[in-house]
Amino acid sequence: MNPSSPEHPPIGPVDATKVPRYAEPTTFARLPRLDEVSRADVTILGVPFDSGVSYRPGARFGPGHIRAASKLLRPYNPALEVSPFARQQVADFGDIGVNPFDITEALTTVHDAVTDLRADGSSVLTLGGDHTIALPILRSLARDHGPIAVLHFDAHLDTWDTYFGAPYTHGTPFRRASEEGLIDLERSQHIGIRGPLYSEQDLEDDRVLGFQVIRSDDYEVDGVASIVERMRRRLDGGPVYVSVDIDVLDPAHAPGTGTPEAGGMTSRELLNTLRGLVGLNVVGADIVEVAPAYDHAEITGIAAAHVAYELLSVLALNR
Ligand SMILES: N=C(N)NCCCC(=O)O
Ligand SMILES: [Zn+2]
Ligand SMILES: [Zn+2]
Repeated sequence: MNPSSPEHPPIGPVDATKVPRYAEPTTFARLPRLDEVSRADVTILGVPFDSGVSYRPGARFGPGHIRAASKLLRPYNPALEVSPFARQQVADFGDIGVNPFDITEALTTVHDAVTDLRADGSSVLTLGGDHTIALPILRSLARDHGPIAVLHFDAHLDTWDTYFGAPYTHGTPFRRASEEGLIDLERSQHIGIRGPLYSEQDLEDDRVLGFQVIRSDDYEVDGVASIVERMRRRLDGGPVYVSVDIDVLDPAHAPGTGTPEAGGMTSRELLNTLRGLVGLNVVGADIVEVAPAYDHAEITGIAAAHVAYELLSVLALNR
């Protein structure tokens, strides 16, 4: 059965006018589990891993928190004029079990899971987990696509070298990815960068590793439309991976995260920037660094759920 054929339309979310939203079981946006459909166009994958963090722990509980905060999402997205769950089959795989005591093994587990899920052509939207997990996902994608443009939303560069001599951490995934030849050095970009660095050299290193920087402050000066234009110019011409560290948002919009930095974007700016990806060749995405222990009133979980919803809408329109 092809779930997206006219005879078999995609299975959508549980109808909130018939079953209360707060009734279990919990999947992202109340969508079916992957084992309830024959195939998914987009698979949601939870990676409960936070052994790469340098400050507050807790992002291992991110996937469950984002799913719990996604129950109020509705089927139609008026901003993009699309029904993301009707134009494509989206299903939730659940979480994979990753070794919290062996980071190298954890990276292999994530790589293999993403590779398996993508084997039938499904796109994978990963819910983290800390930012370390972007590296094995990029390894998997680059095997099929070659060096790929990385669009990275974050307060932090995440192109640092090591922490305590450790190469695989949440502050280093994009340096490793660049060194391994996984990213397109002419088409990658950070958006939302701000806050203190270790030294001025961090920015120079980052440029050599292949990234262009759009700062959080640029939103104040240039506005969303002009940033979307710069983003599209940089990313055009090939596959794009979108990595959203929720700490790109101001702590007022996302308190539930491990390394918060003042002076960040609003959730409205982030959602509107993501909508600017329509028409670009987005081949995968993650949302990382949601740490529910520091969240209040599901603020961060809701923001992350809406980020996922906009990304799914973009994928639906690009289909
Ligand atoms: N990827 C995130 N969220 N943070 C990286 C911060 C690394 C540091 O402690 O300097
Ligand atoms: Zn960050
Ligand atoms: Zn990050």
